[in-house]
Amino acid sequence: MSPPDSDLFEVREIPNAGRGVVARCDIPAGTVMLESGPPAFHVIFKIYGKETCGYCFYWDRGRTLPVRDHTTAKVFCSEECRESWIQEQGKVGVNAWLSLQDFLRPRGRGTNADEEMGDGLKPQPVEIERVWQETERQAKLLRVYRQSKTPQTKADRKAVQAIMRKTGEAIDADILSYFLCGTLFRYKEPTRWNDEVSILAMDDQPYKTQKDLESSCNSYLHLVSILPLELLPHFTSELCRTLVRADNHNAFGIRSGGEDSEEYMGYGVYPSASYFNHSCSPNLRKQRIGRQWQFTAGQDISLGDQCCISYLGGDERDLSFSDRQRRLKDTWGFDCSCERCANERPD
Ligand SMILES: C[S@@+](CC[C@H](N)C(=O)[O-])C[C@H]1O[C@@H](n2cnc3c(N)ncnc32)[C@H](O)[C@@H]1O
Repeated sequence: MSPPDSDLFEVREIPNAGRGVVARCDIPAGTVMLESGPPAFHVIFKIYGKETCGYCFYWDRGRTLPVRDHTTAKVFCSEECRESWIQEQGKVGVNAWLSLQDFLRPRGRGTNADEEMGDGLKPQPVEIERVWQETERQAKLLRVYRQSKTPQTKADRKAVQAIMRKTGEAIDADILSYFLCGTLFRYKEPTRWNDEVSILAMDDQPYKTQKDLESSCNSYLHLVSILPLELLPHFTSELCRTLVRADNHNAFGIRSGGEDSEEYMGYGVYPSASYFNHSCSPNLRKQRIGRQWQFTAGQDISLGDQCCISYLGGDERDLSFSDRQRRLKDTWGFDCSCERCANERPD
C-alpha cells in the first residue's frame, strides 16, 4: 500500500498539508510528470448522460452521440468506445447497469445534481454513524429478503415494503451511478482498491447536509434491492461510505472542454493523481485528455520543490487572499498553507 512513485517525483509529508508530491530532480518546463490513467470510479451526471460518451467522456457541444445502447441508457461516440466499455464492465458489470436502468426508467427517476440539497449544518461523525447504522439494519432485512430461498414471513415482507416505500421518494440517479461504478471497481480490482483507494485522504464529514447524508443511505438501500445477487456480498455500506469520503478530498471535475469550461458533467477519482496538493500559484498544469489527466510542469521545477496544481477554477486564482481561503475552505475544507498564501497572509 503506497502512493505512486516515479523517477521525477516522490510523495512525502508536507507541513500542514498532509502528503504531497516533491520533485526528485530538476524538471524543465513542459515535462509531462504524470498520466493518471482512467478514473477508478466516476459519475457523469444524468443530465449529461445522453451527450457524453460513456467510455471516453467525449462531449460534442451538447449534441446527441451516434451510438446508443438503449438497455443501459449509455451513449458512445463510436462503436469502438461501446465495445471497450462492454469489455471493461464485464458481464456482471453490464448486468448491474441494466438492473439500475430498469430501476430508474419506469418512473423517470432523476438526479439531485443541480437541486438544492437543503440547508442546515454538516452532519457530525456521531450522527453519520447513527444514520448509517440504522440504514445497515434495514439493508440486512433487504438482503435476507433477496437471498432467501424460503418464503418470507408476512411481517418481514411488510417491513421490506415499508423500507422501499420510505426510500422510494428520494432517488438520486447520480449517487446510484457513482456507487455502482465504485462497487464494480472494487469487485474487479480488489488489490487496487486496497493499495490505492483505501489510502487516499478521507473526509470525516463529507455530507453537506442531513439530506445529503440521507440520499447516500437511500442510494445504498436502492442498490441492495436491485443489484445482481453476485455483486451483493461485495456491496457494503462501508464501501459506499468510503466512496463518499474519498470523493470529497480527491475528485477531479469532469468538464466538457478545457479545465475551466462551464459544463460540469461529472467527477471522478483518479488515485495516482490524488497526491498533488493545491497551490494558489501552481507550478503544474493539468489537462484532461479523454479518460485521463495529464500533469505537465508549467515552469522549471527544482529538486526538492513541491509540485502543486490549482484546485481553483480560472478566475478564482485572481481572488484576494481572504476570498481564496474562504473558497478553498468551503469547497475543499482546508486552510490553504501554500507559499502564496503564506506571503499574502496579513500579520
Ligand atoms: C487531493 S488531496 C492531496 C493529498 C493529500 N495531502 C494527502 O495527504 O493525501 C487534497 C487534500 O490535501 C490537503 N491539501 C491540499 N492542498 C493543501 C494546501 N495548499 N494547504 C493545506 N492543505 C492542503 C487538504 O486536506 C485537501 O483536502
